[in-house]
Amino acid sequence: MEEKQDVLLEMKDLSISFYNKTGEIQAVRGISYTLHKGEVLGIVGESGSGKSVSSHGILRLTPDTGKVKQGEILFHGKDILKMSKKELQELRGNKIAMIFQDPMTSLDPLFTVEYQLNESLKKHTDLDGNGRRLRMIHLLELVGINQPERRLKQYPYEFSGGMRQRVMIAMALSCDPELLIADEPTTALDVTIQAQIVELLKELKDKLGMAIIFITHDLGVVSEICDKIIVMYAGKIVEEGTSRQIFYQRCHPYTEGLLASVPKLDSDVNEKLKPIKGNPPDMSCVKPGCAFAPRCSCAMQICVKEEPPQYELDDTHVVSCWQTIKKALQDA
Ligand SMILES: Nc1ncnc2c1ncn2[C@@H]1O[C@H](COP(=O)(O)OP(=O)(O)OP(=O)(O)O)[C@@H](O)[C@H]1O
Repeated sequence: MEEKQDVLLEMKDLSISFYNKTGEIQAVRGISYTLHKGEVLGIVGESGSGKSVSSHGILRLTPDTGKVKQGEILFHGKDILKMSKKELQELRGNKIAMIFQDPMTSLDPLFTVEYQLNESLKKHTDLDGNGRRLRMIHLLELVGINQPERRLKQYPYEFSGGMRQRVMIAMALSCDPELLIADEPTTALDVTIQAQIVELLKELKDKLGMAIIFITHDLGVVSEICDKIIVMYAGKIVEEGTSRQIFYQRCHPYTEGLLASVPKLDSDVNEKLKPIKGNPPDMSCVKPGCAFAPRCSCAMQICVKEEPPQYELDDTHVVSCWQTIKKALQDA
């Protein structure tokens, strides 16, 4: 049974749009999910599916051209979208931290790692100078950076891409967050380093017990670390399930397509990857029906006419696809 007190974050029917001269871009269209304490949630989908916009919404980082049209984002039951500036400040960096694809967007090239970590600790903790120094050393050790005392004196450019991402993670952990949002944290890195960063996040999750939202376009990357996975397409959740369900019992043709388009760890090097044919829809003129229908090899007449509902295959597995619903009803 799900304990209410174990729920950390609840996204309820969130919709976010952008507005420009030509009209409305419906980036996020009514998404809902629940994240429990210490849980790792993967959000996957092609570029433009709304992964970042929905997740940045958690920290109210929607750009000025965007607007939250509807929905709630409850953190410990309190709606982030209604929080005061002060409450929001307390939340950002103290309870929820975020890391990005390119660590240089968050690290200042002009200052040493020590300076930047120290500033972050001054802001988020009551530690004195000595306490902060010990904490900085501990944080670098925690993220697997050797010789932390020497490394603290260095500038970001003196670190490799993977090491910079580790520094970013250390910075994000400086305030002991309950939730870490990792937006494509491994995309800019080569495959071996990617695996090391995922492994590090997994270790940190086990050691520190924080929840993680891991955003990626690569389903292969999240297989190891996620408890559950949300697959997004055209601003909606098209399939949600445990990691096992998404990898071994996936139902949505889009999830199938995503998996076929990424290399698997155990696949033959000669095995051909199959990219999904066609392009994601233009979100400034959303058509009726299932947004994936024009690219779907299983599309039926109803798919282009009516939007499929969220169908619960079981407690943890939900899919939004007419073909799957038809099959499930036939099997019932
Ligand atoms: N500042 C913005 N102004 C206008 N449209 C935007 C803006 N930011 C995002 N969008 C649009 O919102 C939609 C969702 O974008 P989002 O960045 O969330 O996708 P994503 O799945 O995270 O893709 P990526 O992996 O490329 O970041 C896209 O259609 C995108 O063009």
